[in-house]
Amino acid sequence: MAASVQLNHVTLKFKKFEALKDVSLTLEAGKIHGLIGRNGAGKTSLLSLIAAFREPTAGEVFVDGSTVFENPEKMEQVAFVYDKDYKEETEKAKKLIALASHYRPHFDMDYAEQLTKRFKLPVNKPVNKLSKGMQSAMNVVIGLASRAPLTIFDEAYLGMDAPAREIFYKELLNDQAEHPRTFILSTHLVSEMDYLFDHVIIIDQGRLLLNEPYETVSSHGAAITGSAEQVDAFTSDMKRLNEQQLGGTKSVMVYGELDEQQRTEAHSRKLEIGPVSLQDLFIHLTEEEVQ
Ligand SMILES: Nc1ncnc2c1ncn2[C@@H]1O[C@H](COP(=O)(O)OP(=O)(O)OP(=O)(O)O)[C@@H](O)[C@H]1O
Repeated sequence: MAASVQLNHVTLKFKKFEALKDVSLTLEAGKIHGLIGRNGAGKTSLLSLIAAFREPTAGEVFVDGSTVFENPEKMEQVAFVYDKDYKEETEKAKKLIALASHYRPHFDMDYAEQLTKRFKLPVNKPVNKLSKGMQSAMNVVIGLASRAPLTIFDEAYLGMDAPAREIFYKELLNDQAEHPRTFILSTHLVSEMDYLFDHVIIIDQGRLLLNEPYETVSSHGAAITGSAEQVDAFTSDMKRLNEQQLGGTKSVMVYGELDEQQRTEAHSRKLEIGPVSLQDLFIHLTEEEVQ
């Protein structure tokens, strides 16, 4: 079971400050959406509206066509995993996982147990005595095992080491293949997580900047690789996003789509054309103008 999401002209204000500005967006059911944006861009604000933790100041948020805010039936279809403060939480991890299962109609306890083993989660320890990465792993266990039609992970990896994050990503993909649902993953680990995304959403200063399938993101630019001299000559008039050089070989990321003529020229210069990385594109699209 997977849920669609629709936002119509959504604005969120904190007093006079507009954290989200007229955001309209549709998320297709059954896809993994990557949500990226600079610090303070409005990612958590957006996710808290979709998860019905807040009400928009203006506009509407629908999950599978119904308003989520103060709609308990819809809310149990949405799992929102975020960086919770567990300082006061003296219950054992096992207890918290069991509690979550009561509120989640699709919760799979066998799967939760498998996951706790995969993460080597000490389930008999009080949650406030778990390390930060362990607390995050527990949140991920609850989020994945809930099998909620809409599952939101807001920087769920905080504190998790690289092997634990790898388990998280693999489990997410495996479980998505067997039990498709709609995921939203907000992250700052763009280059580490981009392979998970079917769809990419970039927000910047409360506004929607990009919203498209992952495959088309790469068409916004190109990676040009070849001899340093040829690469420099070919890209001299282009908007360069990033460059790397190893010996005489250079790779430059450029912004903008290459036309047929440019492709022919690249070929004659013996240059390879590859896709631009989401990370480079993101940095370019959200960089501030130098005054
Ligand atoms: N409760 C609040 N009261 C006032 N301002 C808030 C509140 N929550 C968020 N904001 C402001 O809204 C803006 C967006 O914050 P938000 O937490 O959504 O950003 P984010 O993209 O999740 O950032 P980060 O990547 O740093 O976690 C920020 O300027 C933040 O200071």
